[in-house]
Amino acid sequence: MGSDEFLPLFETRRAKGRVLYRLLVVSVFVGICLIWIHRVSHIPRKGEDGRWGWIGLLGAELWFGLYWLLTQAHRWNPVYRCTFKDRLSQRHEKDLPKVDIFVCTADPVIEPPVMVINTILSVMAYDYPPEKLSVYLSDDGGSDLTYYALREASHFAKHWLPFCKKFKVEPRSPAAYFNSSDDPLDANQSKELVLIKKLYEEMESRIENETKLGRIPEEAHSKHTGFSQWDSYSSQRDHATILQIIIDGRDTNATDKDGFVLPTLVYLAREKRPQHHHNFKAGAMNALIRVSSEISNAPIILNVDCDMYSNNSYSVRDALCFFMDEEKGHEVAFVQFPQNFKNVTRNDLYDAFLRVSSELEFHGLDGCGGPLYTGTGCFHRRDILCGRKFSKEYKGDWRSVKDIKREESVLEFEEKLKGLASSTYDKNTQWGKEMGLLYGCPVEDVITGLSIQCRGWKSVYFNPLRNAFLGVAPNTLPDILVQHKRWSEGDLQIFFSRYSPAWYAYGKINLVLQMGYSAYCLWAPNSLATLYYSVIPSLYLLRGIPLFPQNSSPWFIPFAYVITAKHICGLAEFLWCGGTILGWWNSQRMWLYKRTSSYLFAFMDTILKLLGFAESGFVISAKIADQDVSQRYEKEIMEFGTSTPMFTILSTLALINLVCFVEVLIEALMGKGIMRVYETMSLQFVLCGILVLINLPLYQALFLRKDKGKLPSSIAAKSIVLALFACVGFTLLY
Ligand SMILES: O=c1ccn([C@@H]2O[C@H](COP(=O)(O)OP(=O)(O)O[C@H]3O[C@H](CO)[C@@H](O)[C@H](O)[C@H]3O)[C@@H](O)[C@H]2O)c(=O)[nH]1
Ligand SMILES: [Mn+2]
Repeated sequence: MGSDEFLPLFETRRAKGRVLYRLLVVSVFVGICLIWIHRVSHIPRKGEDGRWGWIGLLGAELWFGLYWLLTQAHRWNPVYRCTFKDRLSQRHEKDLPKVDIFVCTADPVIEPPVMVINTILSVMAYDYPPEKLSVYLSDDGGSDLTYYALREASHFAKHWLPFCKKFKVEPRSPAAYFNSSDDPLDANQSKELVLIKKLYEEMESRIENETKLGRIPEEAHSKHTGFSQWDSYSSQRDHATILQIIIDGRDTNATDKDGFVLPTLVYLAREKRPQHHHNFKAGAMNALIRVSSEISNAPIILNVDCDMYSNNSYSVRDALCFFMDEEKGHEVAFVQFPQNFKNVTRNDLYDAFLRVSSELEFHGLDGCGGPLYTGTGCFHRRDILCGRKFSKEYKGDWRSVKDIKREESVLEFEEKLKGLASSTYDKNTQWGKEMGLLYGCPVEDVITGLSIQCRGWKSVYFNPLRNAFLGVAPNTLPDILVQHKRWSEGDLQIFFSRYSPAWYAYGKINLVLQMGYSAYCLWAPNSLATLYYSVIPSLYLLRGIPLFPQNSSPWFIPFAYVITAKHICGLAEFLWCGGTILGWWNSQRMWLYKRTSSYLFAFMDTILKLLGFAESGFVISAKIADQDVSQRYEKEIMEFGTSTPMFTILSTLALINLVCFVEVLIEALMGKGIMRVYETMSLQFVLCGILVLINLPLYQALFLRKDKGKLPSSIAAKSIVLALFACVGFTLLY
């Protein structure tokens, strides 16, 4: 203690040198206004060619312009944070708060137990007093295989944790550590490494064998307790609560091989019954909040998905620097770390990294009230997550949290707690409404974070140099499109929900943050304007009707300027965030594909849901892939493979543009002359040409590829018919 008592535990810096950027934004906005003016003042008269096409473009451009404003507002003022962990330990090492870590898994096939336990081991091994850590696994798959793996992990932890501490290894997911080619080791460490690696591989092969067999051998039943809980189990969707305190923090015998205490480890599969809605991950998290409140009741909760291991053993301490800061800590409800991915290839074919979001946009949101809660890699205060409203007097009262007394045996205790995870526990209660994670939305995380911020709290975005968490991003096109459908659908539901960032949040959070939330929540409606823009101008091109100003007109300038400036700025941002040029090009393709498929379906489903015709689900993202799929992924070849209506739309659009482009090119070369097309319709022609260029991988997948990742021939047939129908129909009927 002493003189540094009042030094802050974290620091916030505003980004410098934004002048150029701001000038650019203002100039682009002027350009957009000029485009609007031109559109409104030049609408073709009744009976003139192109009237409806023109009016539609006016609508699309109005939307794009306004939406662009939403996306720019928070970019104005990004902030960057840094923490002082040494001050934290000087001042608080003795009274560090307890931390509960919640890991969610939902299906032993999609989310292999070996992956799950690597995540578990990585968080058990945090650089933090183990008696203060408790790790909970929620298994919505209710799988004895996952349970078996967790049991195995608890034994392996006795060797792994001391190894990590002794050699300060990073990362602390064993699989990731053994795969990383880190610095050369000293003799002692390499000797121990060989031993621990062998232990790990033996465990891994036991678990994988069991997984392959699909059942637990008799021998394991006798070795580990708890399997009897599966005796009454009938299916993933129909079983009683299964709860096991695998490592009990109070048990003085529960130590690692060097005699040090281990973190508490708990397995929970909440009760599932087909007649009750289980509310997906939100339901799982709330069951964990309740159960953990009786076991460890830590004031801080970390939530990680099972596909995202801790890559930085200091993250708990980083997060605490925000919560425990004497001056500003009491305002902070949650600390969100970026979602980074370890399986993304160099040019990020599917733009899965969401680079610009995590390196720029979230810093911007942090500058005006705090980032969204994105479901994983996020530290919460328990009482705020459970509904506490903001008050200036609030102080994090972790030091007063008393140990829970427990008289009964572990077995009796577990029995007592099971009721907290029953499938009817939260019916007609405030759970899912005011308490815990909110129900009824496929992006439970974003809506929960928003509701917390609307209660007056702030959040913090912390993006450390060494990534805090590394996860698995979907690695096929259908997977990523389905994931984005879930996200955009959930986000749009938020927009129309009682927590809408547009009206409910008004006056409760910063206006810029309101705009930022709205930009995310309005992903889905973008589909309409994008669809229009990517089809109609091309079809009009086919008919020779211009919809944009001629080159010689002064109105040409704002169009050319806005398009160029916006894209150059986008490219610069992308590169600045660590991407490559090809990566940017790929992200442009994904921009188009997501908008014309995922967002379109999300939009339609949201409307159906609002009208009461549909229920939204939660399709769990794939975490593993066949070998040849993975090989193509490594080579950055687009993976289509399956037949989905999304692909019919994508390839129809691509073919319409191809037909229009080729047709106009032929006409220009043979008939009218290139100069005429150039003079009257250059923008339209360039637009169509870029659409063709960006779709090159799709044409390949339609016509040239032979591998399993190509577009199925049924899709090819359907889309050829549809595209011809559209082109011929438009030329004849217009
Ligand atoms: O009924 C369910 C469904 C899912 N999960 C878990 O939820 C997590 C996220 O599921 P995943 O399929 O990996 O979806 P992602 O799109 O990768 O997840 C992002 O988006 C979700 C909201 O749509 C958030 O919940 C996640 O935290 C966020 O990482 C996983 O750990 C699942 O095990 C459950 O526990 N129960
Ligand atoms: Mn995931």
